[in-house]
Amino acid sequence: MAFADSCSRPAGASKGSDAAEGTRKYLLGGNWKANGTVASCEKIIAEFNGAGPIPANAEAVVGVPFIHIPICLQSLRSDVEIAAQNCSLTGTGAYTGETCASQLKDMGVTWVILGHSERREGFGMAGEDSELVAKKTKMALSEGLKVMICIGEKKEEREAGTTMDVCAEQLKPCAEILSKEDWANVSIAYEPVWAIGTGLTATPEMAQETHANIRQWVADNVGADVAAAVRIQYGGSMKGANAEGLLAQPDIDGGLIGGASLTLDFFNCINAVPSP
Ligand SMILES: O=C[C@H](O)COP(=O)(O)O
Repeated sequence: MAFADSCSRPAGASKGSDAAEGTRKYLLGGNWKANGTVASCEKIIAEFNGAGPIPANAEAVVGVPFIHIPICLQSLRSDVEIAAQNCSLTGTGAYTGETCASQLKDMGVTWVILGHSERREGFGMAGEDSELVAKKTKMALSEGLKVMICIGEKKEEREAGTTMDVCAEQLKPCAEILSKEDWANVSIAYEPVWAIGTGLTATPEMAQETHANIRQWVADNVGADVAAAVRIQYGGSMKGANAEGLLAQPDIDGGLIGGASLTLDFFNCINAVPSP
């Protein structure tokens, strides 16, 4: 039996972060990207605050722009954690324009999203490579932040059959520099680039296959214990209407949700986690 088969849980089973119990708690992350005004933040915060409870077998976190972190920390319900969408590789000091992990931690931020495909691409500037993402991950973890590491293939890479090669290349520098203790505070967000913001979602079966392969890769290259415990979120046009099918898959431990997290539909995704 492949490792991923042996540590996957039956659809609908409870997940938690306690690998010894064979459970992983669902992690539903939102990513607001560079969207929002103070007024729109206040509106969505009020909507989230009025939404129902978060299921006991799920955790929720929203990645908000740096400038909106204070209002979210002040006003957003306390059971939704706050993530930054990036942090610098530097500590504090003469690094104009950077925001470092220790400053985020000091402010009350608990998570950071690193290696998002948009940052890897660079939007017209030099993009971030996997070595930089790994170094930033190590820095963030050392400052006490938890990290969602984003990986995923482009359309042409999937068509060429190299999806897992790409994911492995992106994870390799992390496997080289993170300790097993570090991995306890890491979640892998598998986001096929062709599905981000396009309305094209990987089918549950397609996503499950890649998630299982990623878990197997972690087992082979980091350790079976880490592979059993690490959460692997799916990202790419996830929304309330398709979340249930994705989250029912044995190796899909949550989502990283872009557009839908800017609306109350984020809570439809949260509420789509299978019952314990
Ligand atoms: O980080 C989130 C992903 O980029 C997914 O974005 P999306 O849900 O708008 O496709």
